Amino acid sequence: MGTALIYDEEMTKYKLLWVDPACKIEVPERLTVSHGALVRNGLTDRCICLPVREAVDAEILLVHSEEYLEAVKQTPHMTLEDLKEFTLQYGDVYFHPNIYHCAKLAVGSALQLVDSVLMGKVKNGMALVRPPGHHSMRSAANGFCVFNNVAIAAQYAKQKYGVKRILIVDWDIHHGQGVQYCFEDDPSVLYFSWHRYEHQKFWPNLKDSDYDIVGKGEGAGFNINVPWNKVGMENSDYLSVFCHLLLPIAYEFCPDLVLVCAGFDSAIGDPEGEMCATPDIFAHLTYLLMNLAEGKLCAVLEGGYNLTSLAQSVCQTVQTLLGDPLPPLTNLTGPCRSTLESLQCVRAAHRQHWSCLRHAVDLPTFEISTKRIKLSGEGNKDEAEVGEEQKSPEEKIWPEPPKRICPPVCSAVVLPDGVVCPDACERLSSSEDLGPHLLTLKNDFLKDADDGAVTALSRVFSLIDKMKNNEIRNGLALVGDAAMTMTCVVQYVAAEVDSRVFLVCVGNGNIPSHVIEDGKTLVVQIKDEDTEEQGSKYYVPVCLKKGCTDTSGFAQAMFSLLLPLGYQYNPSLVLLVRMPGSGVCDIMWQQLTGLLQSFAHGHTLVLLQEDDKACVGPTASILLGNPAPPLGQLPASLKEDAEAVERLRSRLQADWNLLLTTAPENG
Ligand SMILES: COCC(O)(O)CCCCCNCCCN
Ligand SMILES: [Zn+2]
Repeated sequence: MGTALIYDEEMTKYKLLWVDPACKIEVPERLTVSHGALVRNGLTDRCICLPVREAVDAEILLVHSEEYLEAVKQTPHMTLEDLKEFTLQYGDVYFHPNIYHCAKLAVGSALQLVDSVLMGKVKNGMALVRPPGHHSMRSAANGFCVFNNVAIAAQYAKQKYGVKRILIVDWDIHHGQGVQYCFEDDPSVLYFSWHRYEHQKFWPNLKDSDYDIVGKGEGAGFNINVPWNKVGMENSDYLSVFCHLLLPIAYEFCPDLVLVCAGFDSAIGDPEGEMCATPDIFAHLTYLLMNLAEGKLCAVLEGGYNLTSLAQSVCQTVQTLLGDPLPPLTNLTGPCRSTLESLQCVRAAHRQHWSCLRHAVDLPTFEISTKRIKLSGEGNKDEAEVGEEQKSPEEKIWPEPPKRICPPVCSAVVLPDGVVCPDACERLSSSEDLGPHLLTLKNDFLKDADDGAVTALSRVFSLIDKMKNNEIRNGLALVGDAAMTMTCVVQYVAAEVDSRVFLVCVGNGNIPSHVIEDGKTLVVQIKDEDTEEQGSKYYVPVCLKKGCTDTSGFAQAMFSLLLPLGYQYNPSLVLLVRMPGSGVCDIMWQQLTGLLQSFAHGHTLVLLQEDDKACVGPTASILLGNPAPPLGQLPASLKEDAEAVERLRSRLQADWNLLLTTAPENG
């Protein structure tokens, strides 16, 4: 199934007709440059372009009042003076004779998108619309918005398709108060928004936007506000919030549909946001949400006023929806103090509502005050380092996001004879001769191994070579001895100059110490045997009481440990090993396989033990880009497991500060 793109140039045919400094940034060019960039990058040709339609009254009335709709209906016939007069009753918004028509098209676009996804015609999609929507309220236009496109889409999905749970992620830099008010007492819609706040000094200056506004009545816990109290936030800050707050709660909520208020004024260069996150961050934010709701994701454009970063961010988002490999995020320096304060406050405010946060006692950080950790933007983000003048948003420069090339082959497999090759996978033939390196390895590691094992290993090595040359994206091997193969692979890759292997080992089994010492391999092992070893900076043993069968404990380790570590380590290869008898359930295994493709351009090598051959199909499905099935609503993890993960996090965060969730005491 493909990716839908919904756009019509009719929505460019309204603009500000008088002088209003607050509204002059909302221009038709926002749509034309976004769509133009998609065309130029060949992305529109790869999408399924769906026609727009006008929303009908009944759809608009899902969120708005009749009197408001009637009032807006009068605007096409108004004179310029009447339009100005009409506009005065609302805040930071303007009207135009054609804006009512465009507002109906914007809502209709969002509904077209929801229809095509929920009817299974496409797997996901994006609607490029204006006017945007997330500020408009039941009876008021606000913040360039006339009708609340995404809020109407959510009500529409519930009413027409009986969708039970909807997650709305609002990564626009402004708080979508219109969405919050619409669903604040509705537990079937989880609304997440981060937004520039600066302790209520930033527009729309609402107390309702702060972290302690969590929803009302039945809806308590289903509204998450993350205030940015400083400008200049970077990729690390955004990823920290996803890993330590949004993803754990989103997986616990287990939505049937994900809607994104995709505003790109949270990107670098934007005059409204004044943040420093680069456009490629949206490739990752999109991807991290695509493993929810079996990939049913509808992104609807909100804000974004720097035409360069807006166009780049839109392309990054659509490319990920299309399934292209993700660009590695470099130099993640960890969250700043202000982010940690906000994160700590939001987690505390939601602890009583979400079991994933219950035991996450943000341990006192005295353990790490001994070792000074450089918090990027220590103090506050907008205090320039001595001598470094602050560039205004427009003058900001950033690198063009790297090209994201799809290798000719997506998934290659090495399987013993007699094991069927999954559809769409490419089987590696045994034409590979024994390379010179193998002969030495044969002596070192495989002296007593049979020829079958040596041949299998030679093919596994050629999988690695092909990934290195970007001939294939990922690989899977079913081998006689997963642990031994793992050791040989680490050894083989370590010979490369700038290689970094992220080894994720699921299940018990001994990791040879030489694998861990050189820093060229970061090992995370999730297991049940408590071998009491402390681990080290590059070896993270996660011991779960019930082992890998405990989905909640496993999920918590995935988000609060694996993801942050993987991002900060930025590996060149991900090696995922399923040890025999791990007990991990297939869906959790598939979710893990999916999430790990966030790293290393998706170059993941999966090793399975021969008697796990039933996992070949489910694993290959994920490697081929299919979404993992949902885990179901997650119960609380065992208290002692949650605390074990917290202790690990707390011990490791001095070395890996993407693991931080609290602001250290003034050390
Ligand atoms: C859903 O619309 C997208 C949006 O959130 O970006 C709208 C922002 C309105 C910002 C209003 N204040 C502008 C002050 C000018 N310096
Ligand atoms: Zn915005």
